[in-house]
Amino acid sequence: MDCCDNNHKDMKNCDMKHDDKEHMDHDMNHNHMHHDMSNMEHNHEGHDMNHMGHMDHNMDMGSMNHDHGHMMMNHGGHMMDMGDLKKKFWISLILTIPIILMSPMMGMKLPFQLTFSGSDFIVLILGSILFFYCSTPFFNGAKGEMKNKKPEMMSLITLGISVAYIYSIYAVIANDILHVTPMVNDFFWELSTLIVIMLLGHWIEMNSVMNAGSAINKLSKLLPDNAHLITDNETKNVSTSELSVGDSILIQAGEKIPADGTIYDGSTAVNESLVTGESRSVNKKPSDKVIGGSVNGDGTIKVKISGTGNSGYLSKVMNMVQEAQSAKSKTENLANQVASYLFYAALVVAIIAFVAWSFIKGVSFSIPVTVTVLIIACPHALGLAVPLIVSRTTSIAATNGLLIRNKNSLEKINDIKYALMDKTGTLTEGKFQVNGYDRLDNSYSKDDILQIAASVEQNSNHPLATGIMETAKQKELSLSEVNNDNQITGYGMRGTVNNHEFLVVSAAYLDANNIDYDASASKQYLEKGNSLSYVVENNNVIGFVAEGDSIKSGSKAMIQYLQSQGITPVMLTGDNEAAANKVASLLGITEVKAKLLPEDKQKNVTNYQKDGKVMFIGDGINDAPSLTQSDMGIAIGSGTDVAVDSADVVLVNSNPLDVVNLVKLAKKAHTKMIQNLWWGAGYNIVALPLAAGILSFAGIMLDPMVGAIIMSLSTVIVALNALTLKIK
Ligand SMILES: Nc1ncnc2c1ncn2[C@@H]1O[C@H](COP(=O)(O)OP(=O)(O)OP(=O)(O)O)[C@@H](O)[C@H]1O
Ligand SMILES: [Cu+]
Ligand SMILES: [Mg+2]
Repeated sequence: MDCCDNNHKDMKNCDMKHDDKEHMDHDMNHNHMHHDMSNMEHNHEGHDMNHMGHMDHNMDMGSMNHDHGHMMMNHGGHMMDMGDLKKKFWISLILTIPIILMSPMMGMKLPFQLTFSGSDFIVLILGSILFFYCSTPFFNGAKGEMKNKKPEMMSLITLGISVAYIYSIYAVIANDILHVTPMVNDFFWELSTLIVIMLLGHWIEMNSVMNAGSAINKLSKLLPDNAHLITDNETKNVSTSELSVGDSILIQAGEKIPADGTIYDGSTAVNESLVTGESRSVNKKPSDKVIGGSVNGDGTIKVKISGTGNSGYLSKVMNMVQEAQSAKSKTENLANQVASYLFYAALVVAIIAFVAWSFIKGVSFSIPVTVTVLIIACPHALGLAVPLIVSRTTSIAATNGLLIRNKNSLEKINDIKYALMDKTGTLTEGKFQVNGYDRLDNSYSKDDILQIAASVEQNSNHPLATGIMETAKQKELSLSEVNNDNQITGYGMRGTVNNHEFLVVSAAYLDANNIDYDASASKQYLEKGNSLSYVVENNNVIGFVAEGDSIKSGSKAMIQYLQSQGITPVMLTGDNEAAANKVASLLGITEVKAKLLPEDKQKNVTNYQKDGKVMFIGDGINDAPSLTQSDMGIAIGSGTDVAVDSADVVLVNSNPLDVVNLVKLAKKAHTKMIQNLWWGAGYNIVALPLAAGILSFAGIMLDPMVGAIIMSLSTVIVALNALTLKIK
């Protein structure tokens, strides 16, 4: 034995003194030791990946409560306590040191040996504490897997370390009780280092998963702790959680806004960048909405609360992100499918390797190989490949005002061929100015026409209506009372004013109802791209109002970007051709369909879908059918009412460049998903055979140390790849 105590390069000289059998054993040991080391490490990672794999099933950010100082992570159907992991890691690390010093079979030469009589028993005791106490996270994980009838990494690792432990017990009995010669190797050295590395890797990986989804957690910290509640005539300091809908609060300059609401006194500029990603500060005046979590500028305002706690914008966004993350996308299901097969593949390869190597080189060689195979076939990288990307994508998107409700739609991004889009409020500001109006019937004055139109439209929130009412106010025309007014979808508004029923409708309506009219007076406005509304009284057109909208600054860039990505933009609008063509020519859109009713738009979506996948961009109100019909429905400028359930993605801000950000993010996420799937699956395709000793003829047995480190890398790379996903 002493010759083998010299540094291991003397190992080869051992055979002079020992018979071949012995030598064989030593060699075995040597290899086995290295081998095992890697197994140890493989195990480690494998575990984490599995847990992660599991976690993507149940990984909801919400379940990570921070009670008594450490993170609870829900995975594999049972709560994994991060604090417990940390504790067990340190304990196993401390216990491993004496094992390394005392264990008679070392992979590497240590400066001195502490083997003395009985040291084996101390190693046995320490090893048993490591096995029975420190490895409980893995046993629980395996239990969870068995309960879900989905044996995965935890089961493999539990199997692996149990085999190593039981064999080590046998070794101690054989060596120290039965005194068989030659010595049988125990695996306490490998077992303990393996457990230490697995606990550490587990801890690292769970952290990286948390970081991947942590962007969304930042939102929950945006609300201030307290607010100034206004009661009858004094304001008192209360905690934000005491606020309820309907309360009035005072917000001083520079303070964080504690809840969603509407300003009823004062005006200011608000910075909403942390909440919706809107980088410019937004001017707010009475009747404008403010969002909880945004930062008030230099004005003092009084706000009537419309949403707090769970009804506020921030919590709606967080719930939406959680739903999006927990839903299974088909790529995720595919990855999980392959991951579950990996368990059986590893088992089969392990059995084959065990049997084969037992014949070729004896059990003390085949055991380590078997343990290595069991550990290295880690589906974790695969199980994590997609969920991490998804959780990262949805959470950074949400903090930039892109609310991804249905992530499946994002996965189609590379197949989108057409971008069908609404005009008003999407490509144009949706803020109309009246550029002209006149009567067509001499029994009315010019201002009568404006006054009647404004009275009919006073309850409509259509941008055209708002434009008319604003001008009427500027002209100080008082509005008459209107009753049984209602929207004629896609055409205009109807209402009764002074016992006369009036319509304010588009030319499309007049054509559809064979109402003829003199278009000469309004032609000049039509040519300039104005939207024309005609005022009609019992089928007689008595006047018109011409309104112009302005194109959004980001529209042109969006159109150019889409075209650069091979996506054809198509404008669908209910407005007249002239207005539509004017905007289209300014933006470089070649395909335009005008005078459409909402159902006509939906028919267009269906038509284009025959030719390729269709993205639809519109306001979430009257474009709902088209948003639902399209392959990727994007609601733009929805503000805080994010519950646009007809859309796959809700853009809170009304900035067309957010569409560009969304497409870029979707493409990047898709690329990273593919990369991660290769890191996960590709890794196993190489690692499994290598661990089984396929290249042993070339002298390449997967050195356990190296193997374990690669295993860690494969997992960490998948996690880092997700973490480096950026929105800009
Ligand atoms: N309240 C209203 N007052 C006046 N005209 C209206 C009103 N509502 C609709 N219209 C007329 O009907 C047309 C279609 O209305 P709507 O905005 O619903 O369609 P759209 O497809 O969303 O149009 P856009 O592409 O401009 O958004 C408008 O262009 C306008 O001429
Ligand atoms: Cu794994
Ligand atoms: Mg519209």
